Amino acid sequence: MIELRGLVRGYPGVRALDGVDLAVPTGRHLALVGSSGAGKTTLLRLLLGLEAPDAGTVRVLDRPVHPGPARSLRWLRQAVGVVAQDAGSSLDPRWPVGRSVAEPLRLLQVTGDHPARVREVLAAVGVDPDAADRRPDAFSGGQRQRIALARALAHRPQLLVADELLSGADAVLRARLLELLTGLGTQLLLVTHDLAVAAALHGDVAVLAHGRLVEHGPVADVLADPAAPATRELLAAVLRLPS
Ligand SMILES: Nc1ncnc2c1ncn2[C@@H]1O[C@H](COP(=O)(O)OP(=O)(O)OP(=O)(O)O)[C@@H](O)[C@H]1O
Repeated sequence: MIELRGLVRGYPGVRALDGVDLAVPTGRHLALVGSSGAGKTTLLRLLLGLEAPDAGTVRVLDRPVHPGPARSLRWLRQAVGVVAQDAGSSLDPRWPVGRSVAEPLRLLQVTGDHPARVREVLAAVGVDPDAADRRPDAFSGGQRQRIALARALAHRPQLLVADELLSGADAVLRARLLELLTGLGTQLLLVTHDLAVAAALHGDVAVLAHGRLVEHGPVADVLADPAAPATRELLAAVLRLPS
């Protein structure tokens, strides 16, 4: 599904990514974990063709990804749904939420009954479809997150990429969202600093530290026997938290 080779991306004074190789097979969930500043969001930006690497290559579904005009990346937008960091506030406050959820269908020129699909996908994420004509401020923060999730899923992407979707949620909401996400039948790539989220995905985990991939493998194996100091630190952070 995804193949990253030798990815390097620097900003003034920092190497956000420092030679990352990562292959993600089709159908296998991936949690991309690392502490703040490890390079997770930078990796997503390269993966989505929002920025070019200084060196290395990005391939998705066996096609090279290069930043470019929207038209040249339409295939990638079709394949990958994205929930950005701080998803709830990314909804246009002036628009009824149903219009926001329908927007990717319009932009990607998806055929079919858009209003029906909006209702269907809102219901799938646990939001009342009859509320589609309300604006975002009529919803709670958790509901807005779900609406942003519905927007990312509306066009039925093969892969859903979400950056810290669960980090603002309390434990109960996080558990519900995780159940929802894993029940979608869509491959997931979740960025998180929480190894407990990674464990709940039952897929692979990739650990970034200082722009390098320091660990990658099935989450059960990594948690049972973490090799990298960065993984052990993240694991200790989970264990310190009250359950
Ligand atoms: N546009 C930018 N300009 C300058 N520096 C940047 C830029 N984007 C990221 N960086 C730097 O690159 C490094 C990696 O940042 P990145 O946002 O990828 O980390 P992250 O793992 O997603 O962190 P967080 O969990 O805090 O979101 C950090 O040192 C950050 O300050």
